Amino acid sequence: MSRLPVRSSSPESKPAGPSMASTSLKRKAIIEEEDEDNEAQDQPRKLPAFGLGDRPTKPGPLQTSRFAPNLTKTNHSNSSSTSTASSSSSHASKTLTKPRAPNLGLNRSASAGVRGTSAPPPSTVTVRRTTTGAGAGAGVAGPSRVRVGSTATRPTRAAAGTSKDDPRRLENLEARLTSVETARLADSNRLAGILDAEHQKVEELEQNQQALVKQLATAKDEELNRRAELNIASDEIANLKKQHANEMMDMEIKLQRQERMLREAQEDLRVCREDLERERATTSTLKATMSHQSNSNLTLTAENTALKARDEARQSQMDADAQRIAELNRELEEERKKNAALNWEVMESEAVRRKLHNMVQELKGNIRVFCRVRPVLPSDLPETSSGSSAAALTTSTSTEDIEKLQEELTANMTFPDRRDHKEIVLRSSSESATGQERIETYAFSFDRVFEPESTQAQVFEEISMLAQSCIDGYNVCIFAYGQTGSGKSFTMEGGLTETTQGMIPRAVQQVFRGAEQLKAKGWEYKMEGQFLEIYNETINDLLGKGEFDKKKHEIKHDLKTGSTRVTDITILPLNSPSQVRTLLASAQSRRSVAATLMNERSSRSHSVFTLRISGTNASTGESCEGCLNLVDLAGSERINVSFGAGFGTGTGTGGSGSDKERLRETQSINKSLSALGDVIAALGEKGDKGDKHVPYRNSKLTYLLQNSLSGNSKTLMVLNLSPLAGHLNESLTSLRFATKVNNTTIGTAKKQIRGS
Ligand SMILES: Nc1ncnc2c1ncn2[C@@H]1O[C@H](COP(=O)(O)OP(=O)(O)OP(=O)(O)O)[C@@H](O)[C@H]1O
Repeated sequence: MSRLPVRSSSPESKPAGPSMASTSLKRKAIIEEEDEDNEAQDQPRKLPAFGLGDRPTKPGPLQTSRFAPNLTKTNHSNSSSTSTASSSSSHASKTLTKPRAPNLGLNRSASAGVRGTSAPPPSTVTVRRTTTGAGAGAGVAGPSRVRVGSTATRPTRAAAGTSKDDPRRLENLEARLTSVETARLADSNRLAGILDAEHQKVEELEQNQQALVKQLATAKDEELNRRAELNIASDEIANLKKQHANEMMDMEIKLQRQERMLREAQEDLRVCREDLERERATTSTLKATMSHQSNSNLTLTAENTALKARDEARQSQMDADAQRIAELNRELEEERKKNAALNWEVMESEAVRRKLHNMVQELKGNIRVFCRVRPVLPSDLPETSSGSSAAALTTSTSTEDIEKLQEELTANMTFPDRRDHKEIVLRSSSESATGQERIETYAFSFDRVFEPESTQAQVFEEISMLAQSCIDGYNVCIFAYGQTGSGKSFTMEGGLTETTQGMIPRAVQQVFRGAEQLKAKGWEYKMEGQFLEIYNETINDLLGKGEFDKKKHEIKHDLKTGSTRVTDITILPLNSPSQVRTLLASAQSRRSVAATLMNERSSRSHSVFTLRISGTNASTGESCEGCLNLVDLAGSERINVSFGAGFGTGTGTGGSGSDKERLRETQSINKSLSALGDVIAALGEKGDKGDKHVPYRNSKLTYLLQNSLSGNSKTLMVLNLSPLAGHLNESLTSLRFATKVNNTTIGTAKKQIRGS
């Protein structure tokens, strides 16, 4: 910001010293006087009245008055005149710079009749002389003249009053007049001197005035210049003030900002101090830790050195390993190629395996029979005489006694074929008419005979091949045949534990396992299940929710695909083997509910579990459909009709007689089981001759299993036998029935496969 110096030319800012102030005041006074004098000069000049009327305007040289010395002298002689003269002298000396023409009142107009000074006008003097010469009468005659002055009127009255004093008075008057005249002359002289001095002064003053006018003009110019400079300076000052105000505002804002920053900085500082305190605390902790660490570091350094040595050794080992890995990778690649070739071979061999498997099955026969004898159960033991239960008997009786008792109860059954387990021999003793003991031996041979000690797993081992056939696209039918309580349900469904579970859950697991294994060969399988019962020739859905024996289900066969469907039956998709257990449990509970209405329903009806399998192979374009039927037949003891051509005549324990419902049950069971025998017999005959009619439609059971019993299928009958001697006859009947079935050939099974 530029700061210009303030001009000292300003009248306000100019330092006013006493000499300068007095000088300016004098100049001002002079200028005012000059102005007045100028005005006076412009006006008609007032000349001093000399009281002489016709006296010229400019007085001539005046005579020195006898009173003139008194004008310059101090007041020594006459106090009154001296004081007057000294006062006027001192006044004159003081006011010489401002001379003023004495107003004598003697101008032309004044001389006409007005007295301007103490000198009496000449006309008046003349009048007085006239009045004096003319006497009192003349004075009375001119009253106007008498009124001119008081001095004139008084003699008039005196004349009128005292005429003796008139000459003296006249003399006095003349003396007075003379003195007045003298005084007047002295005044005139004095005034003339003063006038001259004044004229000189006026001239000096005029010169001074001109000089002062010039100075004034110069001063005015200067003043104007200074005013202009002042204006510029004031503009600059205004601009500077404005700029200053802006700067001040900026500074204010900056100051506020800096204050804010300062506050923030102070806050930061406080936080930093706190941080610092914390850091100090941390540092001290760290220092302690560091000292500890340095100790550890020394230890670690030593360890590190050792580790480095070990690391180098390992590095060299790793290099060797890397070379080895590279070699192995090469080998692996070669193995992969070999593996791919082997996979191809496996696929080829899988096809061969299927072919061979089927051939084996064919060699074994498309209808095969297994015989399984259940063990003697505690429930088989007779009740004690006191009526206690068999369980009570077992707890109260010794093991030896129990074994002895069991032996007595058990029928004479032997299993001579210890290698292939294909034979069962029953012996019965009877008394002849002569009273001799007659022992009859009945030997039977089947595909496999399972002794009472056989486990579920051993039984399934033989069946699992059929489950595999089902995956390969064959229809498989496994049914359990035997009298009530012989162990059909145990064989098919089994218990709840892993070891006791029956053929149905095991077959499903097998199917899932096989399907999983075949995934690697490009096969994808879909599985679904249904579970129904045939009771009194009526189909009931064991997975449904409707009331038993109410809904009408019909059996439909598709001759093209060889598949069988039951209308309105529940079909559940099966995604895991565990689902089958749930499915069986729900069916069992449903049957139990029905059993409350009618006793022992399960033993009086056929239950059929069907597992449908459909598979596709995306790589080969093949697809196949298989069906696994697991049938738990009703108790066979009610068969009282002949089975086929010469099959055993059952003892017909089922003739429960009076009960109509029981009779109806018995008849329907007999009918269906007889129909099954007839179908199998017909199939056997058809195999020989090829044109035998197969009576599938004679029962719901045979009609349902038509596609699983025909030449395109693989059938397995599990003959369940009771071990009890009391059931020997029933067992023999069953064995004869099973033998007939076993001897039947129903043609060659066909794989239901569709190429793309
Ligand atoms: N192999 C076996 N091992 C142990 N217990 C068995 C065996 N077979 C059957 N049982 C038992 O024998 C009893 C009768 O078996 P199951 O109910 O299976 O006979 P069933 O022929 O199905 O009779 P039903 O025709 O009345 O249904 C059951 O308690 C069962 O647990």
